Amino acid sequence: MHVVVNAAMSVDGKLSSRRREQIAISGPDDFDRVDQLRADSDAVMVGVGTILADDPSLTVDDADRRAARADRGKPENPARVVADSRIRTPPDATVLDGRAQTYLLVSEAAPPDFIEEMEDAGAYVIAAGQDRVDLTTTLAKLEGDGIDQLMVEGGGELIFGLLEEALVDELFVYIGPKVIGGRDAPTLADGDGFIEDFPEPELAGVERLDDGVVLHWQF
Ligand SMILES: NC(=O)C1=CN([C@@H]2O[C@H](COP(=O)(O)OP(=O)(O)OC[C@H]3O[C@@H](n4cnc5c(N)ncnc54)[C@H](OP(=O)(O)O)[C@@H]3O)[C@@H](O)[C@H]2O)C=CC1
Ligand SMILES: Nc1nc(O)c(N)c(N[C@@H]2O[C@H](COP(=O)(O)O)[C@@H](O)[C@H]2O)n1
Repeated sequence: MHVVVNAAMSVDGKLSSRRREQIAISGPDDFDRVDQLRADSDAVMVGVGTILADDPSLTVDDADRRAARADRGKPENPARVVADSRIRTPPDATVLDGRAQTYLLVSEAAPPDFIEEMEDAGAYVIAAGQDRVDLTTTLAKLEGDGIDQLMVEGGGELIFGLLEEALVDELFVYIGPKVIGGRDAPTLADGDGFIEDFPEPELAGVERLDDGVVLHWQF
């Protein structure tokens, strides 16, 4: 499996404010680049924190891109994947609207009646990990289900979890013209943070876009 992380951060490295509400950091050209990345992926993944904060659709906006996927024999939209150890995803979340296959990655601690509720809502549930989703095992199971190209859109907790398990191949970061600030505002990589063996990706590209810049890193 090839894992590509994409996120938009402020000048000071924040994904959102301390209120954890969705903030448009990208401009129109960057959102269009992200739409193409989604269209090129078999699945788009977020953590449950992003589901609760943003209620995203994670689908492809551009009709021509959806049609091109269909021409290639793929579903119009990539699958959606949510890392959600104990199932905090609400049953009426947009990712369960049936516009794409949705996988819920859960831990063994997920309540069975919640699993049933999610399956009734159309989700495909994969469980691994005692208290928290075991990302290495669940991503391997996704690969077994035909997900070769996985795009991850955040947030910072999930991105750190993937970096910690050395599961990230590429990272695109759009840095947009906003200063958000705040010690409790989410950053690109949160979690516990590294204290040694820091990942050291190589810079593979720099592109000026809208009023910001896209950095492309390879691990
Ligand atoms: N600017 C941008 O590009 C983006 C911004 N955002 C913003 O980020 C914020 C949300 O980010 P954040 O709160 O970090 O949420 P995340 O989307 O990263 O979700 C984090 C949650 O995922 C669950 N999870 C399950 N397994 C793991 C694992 N192995 N490692 C890490 N997490 C795991 C955890 O909940 P549990 O323990 O219950 O499973 C964890 O709390 C919002 O404000 C949103 O608007 C989000 C995406 C992109
Ligand atoms: N690329 C990008 N730029 C920003 O400025 C953002 N705030 C985000 N957020 C991500 O996009 C998701 C919204 O998806 P839908 O449009 O609802 O499909 C959101 O959940 C974040 O992952 N991304």
